[in-house]
Parts: sequence; C-alpha cells; structure tokens
Amino acid sequence: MSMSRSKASAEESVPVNLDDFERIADKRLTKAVHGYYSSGANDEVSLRENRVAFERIRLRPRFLIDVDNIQLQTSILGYNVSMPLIVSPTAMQKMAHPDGETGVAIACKEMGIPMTLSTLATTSVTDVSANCGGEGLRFFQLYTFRDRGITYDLVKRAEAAGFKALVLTVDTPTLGRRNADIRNQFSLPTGLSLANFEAPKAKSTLGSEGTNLSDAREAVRIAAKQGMADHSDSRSALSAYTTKFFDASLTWDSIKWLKSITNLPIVVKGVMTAEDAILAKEQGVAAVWVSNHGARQLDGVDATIDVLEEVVDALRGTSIEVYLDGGIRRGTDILKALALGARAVAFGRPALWGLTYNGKEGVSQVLQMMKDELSLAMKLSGATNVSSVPRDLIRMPYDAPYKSKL
Ligand SMILES: Cc1cc2nc3c(=O)[nH]c(=O)nc-3n(C[C@H](O)[C@H](O)[C@H](O)COP(=O)(O)O)c2cc1C
Ligand SMILES: CC(C)CC(=O)C(=O)O
Repeated sequence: MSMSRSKASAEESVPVNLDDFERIADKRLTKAVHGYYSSGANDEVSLRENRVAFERIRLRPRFLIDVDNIQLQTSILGYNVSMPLIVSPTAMQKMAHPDGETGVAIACKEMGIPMTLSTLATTSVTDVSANCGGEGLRFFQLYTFRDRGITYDLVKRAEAAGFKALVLTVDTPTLGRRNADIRNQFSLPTGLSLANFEAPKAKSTLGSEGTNLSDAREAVRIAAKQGMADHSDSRSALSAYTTKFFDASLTWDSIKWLKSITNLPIVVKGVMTAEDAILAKEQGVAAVWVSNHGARQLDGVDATIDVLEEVVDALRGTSIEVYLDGGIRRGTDILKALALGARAVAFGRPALWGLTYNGKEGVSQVLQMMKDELSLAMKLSGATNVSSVPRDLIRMPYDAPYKSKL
C-alpha cells in the first residue's frame, strides 16, 4: 500500500474518536472533495438528525452479569464476521488517498468484516479483488443504468471477481441536491476515473444478444473517464451524470430481472418504511439495509435509527437480515441499533476519514476503534452477545414511561 501521507502531523493530536478523524480529514482534503464527502442534501436537516437521534436514545444498563467474555462475532448472509459492522459503499475513494478502495478492502479483510464496493468506485471490482489476493468478504453496490446491458455487465464482473452479494441502492433514481457540489462545481479530479466502466481488457461478458449496446456503453465509459466533467445539469456534474445514465424507471418488479441474471443474494439498500420492507420481502431479497444514504438524497426524512424498529417489525418471523447505516459514530450507537433488531450496522464517511488520515492503516484504526468501543459499551451495559442484545437495554423517546413489570 502506498504511504504517501503522514499520520497526525505535529499540530494534529492523535485521534481518540471518530470526530477527531473527521476534523483531521476536513483539514487535509481539498474544498471540493471535502464538500462532496461531508455534505447532506439541501438544509441537512436529516444529516443532523441521523446523529441527534442516536443521542436521544438512552441506555438501561444491567450489572453483575459476567462480561469477561463477550461475543462480538456473528454472521452476515451466512458468513462469519468478527463484529456486526459493514463498510458502506462510498463512491470515488481514491480522492481521499491513493490506497482508495483497495485500502478499505484490505482493512476490512484484516478485520474480518464485509466491505461494500460502490459501482462508482475509482478501483474496479477486478482490481480490488486481485489486490486482496482474492480473500476477504466483499459486496458489490449496484446502481442500475438505463441500458440494462451495462447493469448486466457490472453484475457479471462483480460475480467473476468473487463478490458475495449485490447491494441494490433504491434511494437514488436521481441525485439529491447538495449545495457544496454546486458551489464547488464538483467533478472527479484529473487522473482518476470510474474504474468499473473502463473498457474490459478481455472480450466483453455482455450477454444481451440482439441489442446494440455499444453506443450507450461508450457514452457511460467516456463520462466515467472524463470524471463526470459535464456541468450541463445546473445541480452539479454528478447530477448531470446520474440524470443521463441512471435508470429512474426502476421498480420493485425489476428485482425479478436482477434475480434472473444472478444467483447472488440481493440486499436492498435505502429502505425507510415498513411498506417498502414488505415489498422487498415479496421480491425474495436476502437483506434489507435501512439507510437514508447518509442524508444525501431526500432531506427531511427521519433519522435511520428512528425507522429501524418499524422495518424490523415488518420483517419479523422471516429470515431477512436487517442492517442500518446513517450516523453510526460510537460503539454505543452500534449497541442501540442491535437492541432495536439490526443484525449489523454500517458506516460510510468514517472509512473515508480513516483513509484520508493514513490510507489503509487509517481505515484499520477506525475499524479497531469501533470494535473497542462496541466491546466497552457491551461490558458496561451487561450485554454479552451481539446476536441477542435485548430491546429493553435501551429507551426510545417514543417508549411509554417505565412501568414496573416486576
Ligand atoms: C461521499 C459518499 C459517497 C457515497 N456513495 C455511495 C454510493 O456510491 N452508493 C451508495 O449506495 N451509497 C453511497 N453513499 C451512501 C453510503 O453508502 C451510506 O449510506 C452513508 O454514508 C451512511 O451514512 P454515514 O456516512 O453517516 O455513515 C455515499 C455516501 C457518501 C458520504
Ligand atoms: C454519484 C453518486 C450517485 C454517488 C453517491 O451515491 C453519492 O454521492 O451519495
């Protein structure tokens, strides 16, 4: 791994929590990249809410429970993991550090947790896998393109590269409005490209015989190579890119098509209601990922942690796993989500801060910090196993005042 940047410089003290990593990353990134990574949509009401909602939840610790040996390991989609944490997909990680997606993937592999690679990564599915020696658990986040042949090709490449699940993002038919990207005229810095769209080195795996896909593929490829430099959509170059190429006509029914082309388990990312959780269930998905996209899409939605329980309730009695991201910054946040029924949680920005701080090593530090914090939170609250954190370990703001059941 490249080590082109130092750890904390003299004026930066060593980070002791994720906020410290954020502060250091804020100073090091260019204005445009920092704006892109940190922004939420519009007035960032939901961005603030993602954090504040965690702070409103109170813990109800139990004591004189043997917490000498607590159980952090669990399984995700049948794979053993060292703790219930996934790294969320975030686009264009090489803007943070040359280690980019490979750095995140290796840090996750070493920690024994899944990494989710974005469709809009600056390292290809093939290269990420090769750089990890084919080891580690990786999921592929899928954006669907107007031309289904492009989506098909992405899925086949992810399969061939050994990715173990498709994470279909459903909250982005088009891009949310992010003020910083508009002000900064954001586009991908020169020298980087959206690597999953580079021309395949070998013969194309494209399988939709009979359709002429070359023009559409070429357009996507050129845009990816040019770093989405098209600012014709007044909202931003990213917005122009998604409007032009993303399939805004996708419906729940489209999951049938996805299932017809792959045997990989499908995880639906971006669910915020019981209604959509039930529609996902009807499509036979393996997992539902509660997310508001780090509050970057529709502003004014609830914090994810506040809708988790309705989704969990809607899927009760099924084998569908529920994950959550949005504002996870502390071990106690993880514990709160587990108490509400999440099988695992995920985070996006903290991995980018770790990457900015010190490449792959910085991501490892961030992951280790979360593991240590989760372990501490469990010991201090009497929770012994991540798979069976009781609901009454927490008090939600909407819970009725305590009445003795004793
Ligand atoms: C810079 C950035 C880029 C993102 N890119 C993607 C993406 O390519 N695909 C996707 O499904 N979600 C993407 N997301 C959303 C994340 O997967 C995740 O839902 C969000 O970051 C969780 O919130 P957190 O950052 O507070 O942990 C992105 C988020 C950020 C901050
Ligand atoms: C270009 C975007 C679609 C990537 C993304 O998901 C995001 O920036 O939140």
